[in-house]
Amino acid sequence: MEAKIKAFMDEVKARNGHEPEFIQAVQEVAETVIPYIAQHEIYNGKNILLRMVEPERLISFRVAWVDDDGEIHVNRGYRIQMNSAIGPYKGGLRFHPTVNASVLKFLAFEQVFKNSLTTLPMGGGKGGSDFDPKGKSDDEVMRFCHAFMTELCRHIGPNTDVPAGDIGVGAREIGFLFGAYKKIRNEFTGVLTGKGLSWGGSLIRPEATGYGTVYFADSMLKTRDESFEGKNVVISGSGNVAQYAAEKVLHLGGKVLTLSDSGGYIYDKEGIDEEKLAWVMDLKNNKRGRISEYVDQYPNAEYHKGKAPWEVPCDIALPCATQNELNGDHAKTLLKNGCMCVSEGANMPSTPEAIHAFHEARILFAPGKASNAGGVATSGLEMSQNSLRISWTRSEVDDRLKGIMNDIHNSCIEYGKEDNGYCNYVKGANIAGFVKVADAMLAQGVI
Ligand SMILES: NC(=O)C1=CN([C@@H]2O[C@H](COP(=O)(O)OP(=O)(O)OC[C@H]3O[C@@H](n4cnc5c(N)ncnc54)[C@H](OP(=O)(O)O)[C@@H]3O)[C@@H](O)[C@H]2O)C=CC1
Ligand SMILES: O=C(O)CCC(=O)C(=O)O
Repeated sequence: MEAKIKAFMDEVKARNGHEPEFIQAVQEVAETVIPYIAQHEIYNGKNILLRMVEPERLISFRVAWVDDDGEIHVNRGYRIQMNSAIGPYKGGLRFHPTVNASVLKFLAFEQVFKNSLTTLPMGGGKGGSDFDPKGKSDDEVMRFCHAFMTELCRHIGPNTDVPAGDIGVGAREIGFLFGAYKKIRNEFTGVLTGKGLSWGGSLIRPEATGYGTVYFADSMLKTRDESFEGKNVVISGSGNVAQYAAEKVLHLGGKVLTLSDSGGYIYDKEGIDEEKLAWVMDLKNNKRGRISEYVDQYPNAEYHKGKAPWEVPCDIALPCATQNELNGDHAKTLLKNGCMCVSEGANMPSTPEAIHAFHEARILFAPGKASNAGGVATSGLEMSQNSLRISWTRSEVDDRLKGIMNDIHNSCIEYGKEDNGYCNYVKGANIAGFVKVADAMLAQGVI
């Protein structure tokens, strides 16, 4: 089996060798899915995984825009349309200086499996730009978004490809992008998700990724007769996913000890309660400030510059910032301090060494493609509401989200439970996600 996996990866590396994040994401899937393919005659000899690692379409384009001083800037825009076997391409847009084809291909590839797991009919895609919204005025962000959509609008549509937010793309950016699409195409359609409530958005979409990550962790904890009640929880990031993960932890009786951004982390041993979290939301979403400012407001807390929060002893860790933010050494520290559960809110935040350490220690570990799928699932619910031209209530959407996260958990158990009773959620998510897409590809023939 190892030789088969190696031969497959050699072929992938020959084509994509200069794309480390993409290779990392494919390797993880290959290790779990290739043995499954070998045991299942219908998938054998069809090169399905080889077809799945090649984007159906990779669009790259110039985005020229003018700053407040009249200076012209040029950024690169992308949309990776990875796989449409089970529905229109669906996945977020990331605006961050580190964006390149490798990062977006890893995200688009993972999105295919994640969207398949949601039980909804969505293919996988991802896009974005190396544009950095940090430090830009609202007008500059608007001009950039309008310029970006001027090209992107040719490639997307409510039945073709439906983007949403990701790092650096929140409610403000989705508004500007939607405005440009509507103006250029002269149509009001559900072409983006994460929209404002008064113009086609869904209740619970802002909360969904963070809430879903905690719902998934709660399902895992239940398998060991555990819960969030009274648990110490360490969270990284302080953006959309981290904020609502923290909120749901508080609803379930846990204590949130940390939040972070790319500058460092804050540790509040008294706990970040609802009032403090509301202050962080205002700091991050309105004032667009830095998490270090927390200690000015709450002087009993500590700020650890340039560090990640995994050194703080905890029961549960929720990485909610970015890829590869939790490495093998961090994992060892978490385990040494008694951490029993890691649920990924971010995409691929744990390195392969960290995942290996979690599996060796047999703790509960959920990969992002399963545990953070609540965001895109609720985007799918936004698409359904747009098609029906109705809006569901908060509790209707939240109940559906809970149901979907529970279904994903069950799928992971079905495909990931090992003979010794341990559930390998990575294996479960990869195989369950693969089967649905592979069956659709088989039915549609070689195209
Ligand atoms: N939004 C969604 O619905 C979904 C998001 N995700 C994933 O969740 C993660 C967070 O996304 P989201 O909350 O939406 O994004 P936001 O832009 O709202 O927040 C990102 C957070 O991560 C921090 N961060 C970014 N890069 C780094 C870095 N290199 N090192 C340390 N911290 C960093 C940011 O800090 P700073 O401000 O300093 O950059 C910020 O606190 C991403 O991996 C995303 O792909 C997954 C599923 C859905
Ligand atoms: O809601 C969406 O369509 C995108 C969510 C996303 O980008 C993700 O799941 O990583």
